[in-house]
Amino acid sequence: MIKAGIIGASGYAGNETLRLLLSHPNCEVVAVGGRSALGQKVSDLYPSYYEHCDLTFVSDEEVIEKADIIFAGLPSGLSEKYAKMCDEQGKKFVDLGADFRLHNEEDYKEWYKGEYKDKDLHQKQVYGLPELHRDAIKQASIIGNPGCYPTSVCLGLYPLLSHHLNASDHIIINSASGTTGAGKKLTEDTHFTKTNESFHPYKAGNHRHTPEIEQELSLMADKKVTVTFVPHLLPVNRGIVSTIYVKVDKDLDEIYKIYKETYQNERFVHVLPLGKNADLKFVTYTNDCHISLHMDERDHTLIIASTIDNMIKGTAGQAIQNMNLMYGLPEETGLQMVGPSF
Ligand SMILES: NC(=O)C1=CN([C@@H]2O[C@H](COP(=O)(O)OP(=O)(O)OC[C@H]3O[C@@H](n4cnc5c(N)ncnc54)[C@H](OP(=O)(O)O)[C@@H]3O)[C@@H](O)[C@H]2O)C=CC1
Ligand SMILES: CC(=O)N[C@@H](CCC(=O)OP(=O)(O)O)C(=O)O
Repeated sequence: MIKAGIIGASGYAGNETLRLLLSHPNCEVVAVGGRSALGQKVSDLYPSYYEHCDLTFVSDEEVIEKADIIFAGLPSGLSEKYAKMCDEQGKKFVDLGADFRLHNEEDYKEWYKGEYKDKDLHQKQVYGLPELHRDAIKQASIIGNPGCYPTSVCLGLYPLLSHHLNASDHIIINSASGTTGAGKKLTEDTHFTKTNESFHPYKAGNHRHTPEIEQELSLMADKKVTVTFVPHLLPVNRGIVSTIYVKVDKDLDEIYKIYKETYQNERFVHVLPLGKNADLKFVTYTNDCHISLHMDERDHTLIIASTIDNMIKGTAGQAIQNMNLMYGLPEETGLQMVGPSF
């Protein structure tokens, strides 16, 4: 049995990791931390755990002491010290936040206003998108679990860019996320009356996921790729749809074939038949990514729709997929959920 611990389990991302791990056949959650909930039972904070889990929130240090692998669901800028403690004690660390995602510290400084205090530690980080970096993840001790928007965008573009089928190196992306993406704290934007029956862009052109998306797209294309990235807040609890627009020279049928071939052995990425639309409803509560492809024939613009559950493939499920790889387990262990049918 893998002994897992979760720091930040009083928050959405950490807690979703706990919820999923309770059904994992090869893993036991031995300790959870949560700043504002110390001493409380998990079921006191979240009633869904009554008679399922009787863990009590303990200190972050105790979580690390008890576990072999530690997931951290903390705001950006807080994870480095925990990763260092884990590294010193020979434990594995999966950061659900953004502190180990960017390979270029200058990007981190610019977009997160922080710095990499321990540069050697960051040499060990691996970007935890299994479909792109599976072999490196298997060997890793520190994982930067990808952001939710970048997961949907990178999976949507990987077959195209890795086969150099894009006719332009600048790509336009509209994404929309459910409100759990903003975490559990109440903000004016996520207040029910403000969000409900509304839909609007935010941080248009300056969202902090921009450098992460450009890092990964440039790696897969093997040249610099830039994006115009516009996130939107969608009045649903969970789910992301990214709609991506790229100029191409090839026909839709040819591109579709390459997408199907690229993902034929992937358990979680599903390229829908041509004519279907990716719809977030059918990936909610799953680790799946659905991709649909469309073409504006008039100017050869390929339109890619890529949808995931931000809390699962966009966070907790992907983190568990990474854990499975790190421990040599079948990648889908504990993650074989099927989405709703209504
Ligand atoms: N929500 C999502 O869909 C996704 C989230 N993520 C990332 O996961 C991380 C957590 O996000 P999310 O769960 O949504 O956020 P939440 O606000 O829901 O949870 C944040 C957690 O961090 C704890 N925390 C906050 N500040 C501190 C502090 N100064 N010291 C110690 N603990 C602290 C909170 O404890 P308490 O509440 O008890 O004070 C809580 O457990 C972030 O980095 C986020 O970007 C990544 C992908 C998707
Ligand atoms: C709807 C919403 O607010 N979404 C969040 C997604 C951030 C997130 O979870 O990303 P990190 O893991 O990189 O912090 C946002 O736009 O900031």
